[in-house]
Amino acid sequence: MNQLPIADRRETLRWLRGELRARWGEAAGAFAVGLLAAAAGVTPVYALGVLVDRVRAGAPASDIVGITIVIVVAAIVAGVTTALSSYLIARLGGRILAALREDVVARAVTLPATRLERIGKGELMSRVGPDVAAVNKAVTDVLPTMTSSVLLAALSVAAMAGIDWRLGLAGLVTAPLYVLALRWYLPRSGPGYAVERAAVGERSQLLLESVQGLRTVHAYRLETPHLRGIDAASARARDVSVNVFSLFTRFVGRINRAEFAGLTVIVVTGFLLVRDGSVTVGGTAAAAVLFHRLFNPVSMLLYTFDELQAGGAGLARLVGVVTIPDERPATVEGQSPSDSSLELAGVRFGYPGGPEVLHGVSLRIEAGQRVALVGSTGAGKSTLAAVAAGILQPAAGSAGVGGMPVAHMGPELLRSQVVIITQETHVFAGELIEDLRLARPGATDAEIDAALATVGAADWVRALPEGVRTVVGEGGHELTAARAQQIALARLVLADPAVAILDEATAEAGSYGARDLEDSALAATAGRTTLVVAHRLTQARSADRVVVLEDGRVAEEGGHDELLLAGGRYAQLWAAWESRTPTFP
Ligand SMILES: Nc1ncnc2c1ncn2[C@@H]1O[C@H](COP(=O)(O)OP(=O)(O)OP(=O)(O)O)[C@@H](O)[C@H]1O
Repeated sequence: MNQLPIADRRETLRWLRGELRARWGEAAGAFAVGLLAAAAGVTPVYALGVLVDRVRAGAPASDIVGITIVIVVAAIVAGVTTALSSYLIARLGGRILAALREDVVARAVTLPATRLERIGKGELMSRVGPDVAAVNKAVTDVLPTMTSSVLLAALSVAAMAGIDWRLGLAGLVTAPLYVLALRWYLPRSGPGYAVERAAVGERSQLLLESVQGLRTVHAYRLETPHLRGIDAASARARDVSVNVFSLFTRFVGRINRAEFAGLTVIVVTGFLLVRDGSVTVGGTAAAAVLFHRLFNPVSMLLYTFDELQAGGAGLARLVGVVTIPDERPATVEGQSPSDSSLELAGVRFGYPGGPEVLHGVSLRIEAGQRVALVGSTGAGKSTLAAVAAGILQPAAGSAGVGGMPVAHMGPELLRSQVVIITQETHVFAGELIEDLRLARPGATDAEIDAALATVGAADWVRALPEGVRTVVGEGGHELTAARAQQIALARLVLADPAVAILDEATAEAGSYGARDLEDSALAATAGRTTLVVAHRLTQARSADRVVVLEDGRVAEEGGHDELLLAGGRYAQLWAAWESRTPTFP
């Protein structure tokens, strides 16, 4: 499956119900205020009907003043509560969406590495980008209007039925006409908008290409064909836009017809009811005004329906991610690593759809030992490191710490046992100290300072504008690759795992920086069982043991000197390395 899943309607609704239940107080509050707003909105019209009857009956002026006061107060209450209910609904929706977005990211980063890779960054980014934007628009713009329109419509029809049940029924006559109009419009508008977007996109693309390739256009005298192309694309975009707009006006026409039919039915029903004496003139007038007042909110509701649909589709895509079952193992009860030795036994692994990369690799590192993994490019070193760290699950064989397979460790235990540092050390945007605390959330300032000192970063960190409080990463103080590596090593010290795996942790920097980093890496891993993927063979020389991996198999194993003497693959790699780097070490 190369895509993240999309939840179906039932799943999405179930999720939404769960969220609303979890925030039921807030949801009930927003609903109650909305209901009050709708009631306050209906009251003036109802009062107007009473006013008509009183005036017709020649009531004294004092009567009229009383009703006028009711109308004014109700209008003010309606204004205030409508604004408040919109705010409350948008806030509730915004909070749910924010939590959902966090859940999506949290769930996505815990997906198995191979699956994430297959899915691709673009797919994930589209979920947290455009999908969230679509839901956000629906939540902040559409949902408050929609809720107040629906409540107002419901209460208006109830009020009409309260005047006389036949008037209520007459008010409902339009409902199927609205539904028909929507069912006509929606299947046409979606594809229509898509074609419009594509045509506009094509026009922009052509314009951009012509501007970017201006020199080429001039050089080959391509002005006329290019202008013709832009003309044609513009004409297409214009025609499509006109089509889409005329579709919309036809939709509006259908809505107007529904309104006309509804109002006619109400007035005729009212006339008949007044004639037979069951309803007063004021009652009929109130029913007609109540209905007429719904034109605007109901039209808004219908016009924004496709945005609501887009929001719903976005929501289904987000819920699809959070409801992916968490397949990470839970810690097997009663098991715990007996020591900090690392053992890989008969590990076989191939990336999905590709050939086998590791063909049964076995390797044991005693507690506290340091082993360097060397080999040519593509031998499988990084893959083996990722298997050892529990990031990749082997097809056969196992990786374990202190006799306990990493596959039996839950995320918490695994994090306390094995930490891997790869070349892609990301510095998260924010204060440096927060970046470090990712490794140990409760770390004190003193512990942070000690970790920085261990990796030799204390001096340059102190010299930053705000020390450890300096904002680093994107938009902040940019750290060099070597410094980012040192921060990663300081995080390793804070995480304090039994086993450290360094994959090319020092390969980034130039020779002299690399030597400093090697010292940092040695200090950070002192006392830990360590597996180093050594691209710089000086790292191999300082290790207790060297393992040479070739084509996914262990080719040689032993101490640096011993392997040099043996004159095998390692001796070749070492000779090549020395001839390449005459100035270092
Ligand atoms: N994410 C991936 N998806 C598919 N194939 C991969 C992936 N990563 C590595 N490979 C393939 O697996 C094989 C082993 O790669 P690996 O990166 O483990 O080797 P390496 O010894 O670490 O190489 P290098 O020294 O260049 O980092 C290579 O053939 C590589 O093309």
